Amino acid sequence: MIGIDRIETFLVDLPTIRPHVLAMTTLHRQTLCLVRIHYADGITGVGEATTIGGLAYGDESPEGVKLAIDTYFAPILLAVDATRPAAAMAAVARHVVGNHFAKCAVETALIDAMGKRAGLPVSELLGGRVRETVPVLWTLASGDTSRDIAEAEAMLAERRHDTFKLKIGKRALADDVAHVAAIKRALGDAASVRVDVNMAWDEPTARRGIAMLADAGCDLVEQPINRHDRAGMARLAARAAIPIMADESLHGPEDAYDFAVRAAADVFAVKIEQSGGLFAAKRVQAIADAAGVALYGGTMLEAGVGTIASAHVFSTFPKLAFGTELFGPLLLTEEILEEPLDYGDFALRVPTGPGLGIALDEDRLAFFRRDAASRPAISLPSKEKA
Ligand SMILES: O=C(O)C[C@H]1C=CC(=O)O1
Ligand SMILES: [Mn+2]
Repeated sequence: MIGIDRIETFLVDLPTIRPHVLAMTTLHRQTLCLVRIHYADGITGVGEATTIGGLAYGDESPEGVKLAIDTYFAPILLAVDATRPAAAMAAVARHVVGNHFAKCAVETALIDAMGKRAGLPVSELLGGRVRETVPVLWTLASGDTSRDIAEAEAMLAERRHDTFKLKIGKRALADDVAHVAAIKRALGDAASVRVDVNMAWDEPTARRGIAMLADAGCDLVEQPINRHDRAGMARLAARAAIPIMADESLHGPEDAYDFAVRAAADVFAVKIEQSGGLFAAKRVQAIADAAGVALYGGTMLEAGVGTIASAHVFSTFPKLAFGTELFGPLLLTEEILEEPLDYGDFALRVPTGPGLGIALDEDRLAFFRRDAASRPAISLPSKEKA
């Protein structure tokens, strides 16, 4: 058995290229909790847990993930055969009830290490990829209609994105619908326009809003109402002329099963962190496929590590009707990978190297980690993006 020498967790704060306005919070930066598992054979696996707006979006924060891993996960992992991700995560699950984001970060690191040791990409350890790239949309969330249109036109011209998700729910319904309609009118058939309400509406508002959005040419409505209101989601999905997607409601296979039984969504946003890991995300996919629910690859706006772990998972989905939103690294001013992820032609390429197929930029991490004792004297140039 190859033992673990050391488990390292640290927080990294990275600015966003512009404010990212969601119904529940406005992001100006992202905080990642990175996990590195250093094995005795010299192999290191890496994983990421990133949340949106600290605790504004879900039940875990990056600081909480770090504490959970340092205090509770690490002693368990040090006592098991951590070259076997499924067995190691089963041991963790016996002692840790929830903490899906922390579990995802740790499982990612275990599988990355396994892939590096076996010489296989993570996608192959999950059964094998069915595509080399995954489609990637962009979220227009500057809070300003004309700025959003200019942003979308630039993305289309660059052939970076041709599908746009608009964050709504903060303003009055009529204003939100006018915003969506103006963007759809400006972009026309060249682009698919969708919305994410992030739970901001009650059911009557959602009923009216979805009908108005369908008339405005919107293709999909994501999580219109509270994540706990499954009966409401089922009623909305039954009436809507356009597909309804569940996001915040889905915290793993059990939720996916219940949603499928209730016909409470037409589409599932699969997120590796919310699901509780890469294998849990695969189980959500299997339930969706069996139930005839369409799939979409979601993000918690992770940086390069979590984004590429998600891409490996989504590359194994035989059906991915609504593409993905794996644009997280493009929303950040700073790159933390030695080689940036390969975006182009409206898609993200899934690496072919062992494990996740990425390498961290140590200088940049040393600079941006929250606990850096003294930051390097040189100021690193910011990468220009978007
Ligand atoms: O989907 C969410 O709710 C969260 C996130 C994903 C993309 C984005 O812009 O925000
Ligand atoms: Mn969402």
